[in-house]
Amino acid sequence: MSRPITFVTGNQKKLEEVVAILGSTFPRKLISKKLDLPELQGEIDDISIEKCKEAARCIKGPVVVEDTALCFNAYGYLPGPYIKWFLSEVGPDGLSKMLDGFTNKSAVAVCTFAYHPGGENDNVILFQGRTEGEIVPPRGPRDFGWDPCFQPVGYDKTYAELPKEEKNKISHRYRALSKLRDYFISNEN
Ligand SMILES: O=P(O)(O)OP(=O)(O)OP(=O)(O)OC[C@H]1O[C@@H](n2cnc3c(O)ncnc32)[C@H](O)[C@@H]1O
Ligand SMILES: [Mg+2]
Repeated sequence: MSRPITFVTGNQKKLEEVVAILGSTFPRKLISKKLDLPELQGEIDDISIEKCKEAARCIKGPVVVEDTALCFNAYGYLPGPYIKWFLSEVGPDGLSKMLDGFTNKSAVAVCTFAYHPGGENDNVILFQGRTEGEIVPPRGPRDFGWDPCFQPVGYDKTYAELPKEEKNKISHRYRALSKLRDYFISNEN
């Protein structure tokens, strides 16, 4: 029997979505550990790889971490992986105001899961999901990050206004998790 995989995150809302999306369809036992890992600056993939190696060092076993970026096309893909700090300083209202004066309000939400099997010589494997959308003045509940100001393409509701089950069928996180699940179904059973 393979060892359980620890999902290391400091974000309860992420964890709730991961549990809701994977349900009982994930072939390995997944447990979670609340830990706010340090995050390197740089490209999305490198941030996820380093965050995952750090998690594997802390847990001393198989781990999964996730990093979420919100990229504004008018800003050459920034704030990207730095969205957490922008959000905590200016909130969803400020994020939408950042695009006042720009006609291009398009953005992409990028979710990157990183898996480390836990062995000393193991490499990190990445699984990425993207959802295109538009940054709008905030609408809907404010209980998860930038959800109120992200409206996915083809919808007239923001992530925050959509029922959870709807968001979880089209989200950046859902798309990344589908790849992660497929990997485990075909490689580890
Ligand atoms: O411990 P970790 O897993 O790193 O959790 P975190 O909260 O630090 O998360 P990130 O480093 O990935 O930073 C992403 C930021 O975007 C927010 N966020 C992540 N996923 C989101 C989603 O689906 N909808 C809205 N906001 C989201 C999250 O609250 C952070 O402020
Ligand atoms: Mg983080």
